[in-house]
Parts: sequence; C-alpha cells; structure tokens
Amino acid sequence: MDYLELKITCLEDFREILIAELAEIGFDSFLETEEGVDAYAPEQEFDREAFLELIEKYKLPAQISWHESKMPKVNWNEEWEKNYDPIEVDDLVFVRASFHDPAPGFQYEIVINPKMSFGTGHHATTYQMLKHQAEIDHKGKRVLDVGSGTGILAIMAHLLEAQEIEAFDIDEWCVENGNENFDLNGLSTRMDIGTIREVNPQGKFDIILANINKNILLDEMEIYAELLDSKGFLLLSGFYTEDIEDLLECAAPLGLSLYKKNSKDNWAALILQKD
Ligand SMILES: C[S@@+](CC[C@H](N)C(=O)[O-])C[C@H]1O[C@@H](n2cnc3c(N)ncnc32)[C@H](O)[C@@H]1O
Repeated sequence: MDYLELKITCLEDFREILIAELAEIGFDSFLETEEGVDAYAPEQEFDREAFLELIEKYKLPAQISWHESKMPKVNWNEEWEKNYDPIEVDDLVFVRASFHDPAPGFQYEIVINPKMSFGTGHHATTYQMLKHQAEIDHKGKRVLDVGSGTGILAIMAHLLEAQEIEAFDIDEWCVENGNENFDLNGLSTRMDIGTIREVNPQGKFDIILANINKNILLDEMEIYAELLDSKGFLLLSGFYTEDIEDLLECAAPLGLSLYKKNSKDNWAALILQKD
C-alpha cells in the first residue's frame, strides 16, 4: 500500500492542533521534526478536499507550507526512538519506551513502544484520560477500551487492577502494536480489530474508555450507554472544550450524567455516570 507523506513546516504552537486535525482526515502517523510535522496517510484514505479545507480554515499557507510525496509504508521504530521522550502524567504515571530507563517514584509505569499508533500520553486527550482513570476505582471491574491505539488506557486499567479488559481499534497496525505493548506490560488481553458495531462486545461493563473524536463519540454514545452497567462510568476525550455541551446533550437522554469534566490545551475530557 502506498502512503502519502506530507512534510509540513509550521510554528511549534500549532503542531498539536494540526496533528489532531490531520488525524481526523485520514492521517494515521506523525513525526514531529525540527521544522514542523511529517504526516502520513494511506493514499486511498487521503481526503484531499478535507485537507484543502483545513488549510483554508487556518488561513494557510500563511502559517505552514507542505511538500507531498509518495512512499511505501515502513517501520517507524527507529524514527520513534529518536523522537519519543518519556512523559510524566503529574507524579502519577510515567510513560516510557522499552529503550528508556525506568524512573523510580511514580505510582504507575507504562511501557509503550508506539511505532505508528496514537497514544503515548503526550497528547492532552490521552493525558487527561489517564488522570481520570486514576480517579475511578477499577479494582475487579470489567473495562472496555474503544479505539485503543497503543493500548495505553487498557494498560492503565490493568495497572489499576481491572479484572477483565476488552480493547479494540479499527487500525490493523494499532492492533499489532497494541498487542506488543500489552505483552510488555503483562496484559494477557488481545486487542481486537473493528468498530464497536463490528466487534459487538457482549454483557455489561463497569467502565468504558473512548478517546476518539466528537463525531464518532456522538454516533456511538447510545451503544456505550447500553453496554454500561448501572452506576458505571464512561470516560471520554478527543473533542474540544467548546464541544462539551453537544456531548452532554447527547448523553443526558441516555441516562448518562456529568460526573467530572476537565480541559487541557483546549482538549476536553469527561467522566459520565450511568443512572
Ligand atoms: C485519539 S486515538 C486514542 C488512542 C488511545 N486510546 C489514547 O487514548 O491515547 C483514537 C484511536 O481510535 C481509533 N479509531 C478511530 N475510529 C474508530 C472507531 N470507529 N472504532 C474504533 N477505533 C477507532 C484510531 O485508529 C485511533 O487509534
């Protein structure tokens, strides 16, 4: 499969937003560089019109320029090793790759070799999901991780002593990478592939984790509500602070009420509780 590579030059402050926006339109891997971001999309999934709209939305190319080329998909491990620094989520969680030294003093340590998947804790959404998870009692609980990426949230659930964890993602590389990360962190669960409708999880869950994007969360909210046990928690992220109201409006008639909300760098995260 051919990949489209965009080498984007842009201001440092703009990179995180840009990566999130590109992820919405078919890009599935990113490398931050000295100049900006290298972004990669499977050629057939690249939505050129949406990309041009994005450029227009941010009044680009005033802020960025880009160079487009085609390339085969490769293993990004070496590049990641150059670019990935460990991350601390407050004093609580230390996320590192297996080639980094462990850091003593943290309650939880997660080993993520990210390759091409999203989810190291660097992004504000993952960061807030990890923090919210630590505030919810996972011990002995049944947890569903929707859009698992690197598997980081499922691994956190394991560290928080969840009893049973199901995780899935639509991206086959995430599944491959996620299962490697599960092995690295002693989690025997296998990541499944597909959407929630395709995977069709059975039974009730105490906790559902979903850090995806606004449209998918709105579309799947009813399914999350059906799968949640009474008093169960739904942890959401992947949308902007200004979208919180839309999410809450969709959740309320399904018996999901606000338990906690948080924002970081204009990225929002919610904890909802089922009646
Ligand atoms: C923002 S990343 C989150 C990864 C990780 N859970 C985290 O919190 O860092 C979203 C993930 O959801 C996956 N995804 C997108 N749409 C999905 C869908 N409809 N069902 C399941 N996974 C989906 C993407 O492939 C991506 O890995």
